[in-house]
Amino acid sequence: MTSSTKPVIRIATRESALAMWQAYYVKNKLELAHPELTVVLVPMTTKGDQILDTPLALIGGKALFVKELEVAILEDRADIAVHSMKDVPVEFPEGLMLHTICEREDPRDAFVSNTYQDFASLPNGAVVGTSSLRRQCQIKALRPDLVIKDLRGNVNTRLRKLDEGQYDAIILAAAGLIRLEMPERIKQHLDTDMLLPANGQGAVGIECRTNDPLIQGYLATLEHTETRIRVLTERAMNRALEGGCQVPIGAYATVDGDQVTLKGLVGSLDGSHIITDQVIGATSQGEALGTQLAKQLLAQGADVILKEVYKG
Ligand SMILES: NCc1[nH]cc(CCC(=O)O)c1CC(=O)O
Repeated sequence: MTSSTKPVIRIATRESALAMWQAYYVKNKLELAHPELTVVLVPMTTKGDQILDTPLALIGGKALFVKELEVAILEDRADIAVHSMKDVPVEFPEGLMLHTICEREDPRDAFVSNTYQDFASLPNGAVVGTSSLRRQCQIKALRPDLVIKDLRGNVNTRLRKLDEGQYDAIILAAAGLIRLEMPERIKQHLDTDMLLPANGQGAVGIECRTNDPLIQGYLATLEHTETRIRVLTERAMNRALEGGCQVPIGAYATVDGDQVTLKGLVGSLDGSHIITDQVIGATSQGEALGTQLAKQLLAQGADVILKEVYKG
């Protein structure tokens, strides 16, 4: 927060269309709730945006998309950062915290193709684009005949690569396509029981300085309690699995009254071994449930699968 007469909040954001959309979403909500506020965007390019030709797992993973934003906040060039919760690492640097979790958009994955109406119509040997190990292992388990081909870049880049004919279909988060006003690109929403989403998928989170009560007071209006319970429950499972950057792990929680149901999945990259399980408990115990489900998955062989993945 700068010391002018009119309070200003600066949002550090990546320059991708989706990141900018999410930053504007937070700006608009803040300005609507607090008319005295001015909210400005501080766009920046991260390492993750620059290195597009190497699989994420080899260059340090998701942290590359948030580090520059965090440094900007710590150096007081910005006050908050808006993230896709899916991309937020489990640990935060000293002095920063995840303060706010906003209402979740559609958490499902989407089937996108210019040729095929749905996943089931894909012919033998069709080429499916994704760089997500989570999507890869589940697709291979459903259809071992399909060929998974790496697909990096932001949402628009991925769509362009599909349109150029490099893939028969690609899988993207529905939330990104909906936010970027391209819902018509979604040929089929993949049910969460068919393709378990990533922890936090579809939710936006806001990071700020730990010792910044003024900013935190403004942010409170964007908080969505049910989304927080769901996302923190999912993240607790990933944390307990030590699911670092790029992992074949799905985690998806739903809330019904004061009960939360968490489904978890760990799979080998070729889809030959998929371990799934679920836990149900009180919403007040979400993070403990996440830890418990991780233990159950590890006991059923997830430990062997993950060791293999990290080795490779
Ligand atoms: N990994 C990149 C990323 N981070 C967040 C989204 C989509 C929006 C969201 O999940 O909130 C995407 C694109 C995708 O997975 O298709």
